[in-house]
Amino acid sequence: MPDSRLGKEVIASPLAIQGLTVSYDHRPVVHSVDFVTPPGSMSAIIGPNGAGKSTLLKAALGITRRLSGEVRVFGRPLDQETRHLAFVPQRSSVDWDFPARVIDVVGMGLYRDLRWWQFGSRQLRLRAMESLARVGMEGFADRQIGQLSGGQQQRVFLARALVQEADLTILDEPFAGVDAATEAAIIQVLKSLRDEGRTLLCVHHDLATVRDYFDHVLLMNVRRIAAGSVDEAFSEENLQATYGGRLSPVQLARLTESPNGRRQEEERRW
Ligand SMILES: Nc1ncnc2c1ncn2[C@@H]1O[C@H](COP(=O)(O)OP(=O)(O)OP(=O)(O)O)[C@@H](O)[C@H]1O
Repeated sequence: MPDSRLGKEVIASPLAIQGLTVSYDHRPVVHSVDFVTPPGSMSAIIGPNGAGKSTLLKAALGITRRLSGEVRVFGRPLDQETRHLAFVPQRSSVDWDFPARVIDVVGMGLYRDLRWWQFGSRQLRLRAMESLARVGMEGFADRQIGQLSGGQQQRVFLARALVQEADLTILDEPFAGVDAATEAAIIQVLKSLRDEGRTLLCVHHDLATVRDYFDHVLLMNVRRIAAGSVDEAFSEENLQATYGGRLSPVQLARLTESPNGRRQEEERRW
């Protein structure tokens, strides 16, 4: 049962992070960060290199130890709610030389829900194949994972998350090192999950696509700078504060102008 003392926003939220602090070698790399993802939203965590984005995710998922703070998944402590949660790690953090076939990696997404006698069953293979088809990788099912390109590896990891049918999927830089076609394919799958009412949270680096891809955003640099809807929080002022004044006025204006403003400007030039 969710704790009745919690606020309504925290209970309803797929992921509610409160006062999260993580230290490495006595140095806080994430300091007292609050963030609440609205249900059915697609949120980005943005900030410069070393801002603590991956650490925040790993601490929220219990992979890295937190010094203080609270994490609730659908209003419950993390260890009680992992069935609703899927995680796609950074591709570079995975040992791709590990001898495993694509179909096995995708099937691993289901192991938590299965009894031992169901491992290797036809039904499991069917579900894994459906997820692979959704990311255009059904032709690679029996390939060793070490023999895939970077973009193909990323799609396989997304298929592994899809097979779990999680209500909350957390992805650490899903577009890192993939080509434009793969990025378009991945974003299409993520948006279709959001349209089904599921919640997605991504660490994201490309500021130019934040407005197109996401509806909510957390801007952080060790501390939380701002969070909220992209329209409100993704502002020149907040970006300047997050990136320490390293973005030029032209970059800032381009990034933060609304699509309507851009259209009007293009029409004016014509
Ligand atoms: N295991 C670790 N031990 C010590 N320091 C670490 C460890 N992992 C990360 N750090 C440090 O913590 C800080 C935050 O790292 P983190 O990877 O969370 O940042 P990030 O915002 O995800 O960066 P990037 O955009 O470069 O991926 C960095 O200064 C990093 O050097």
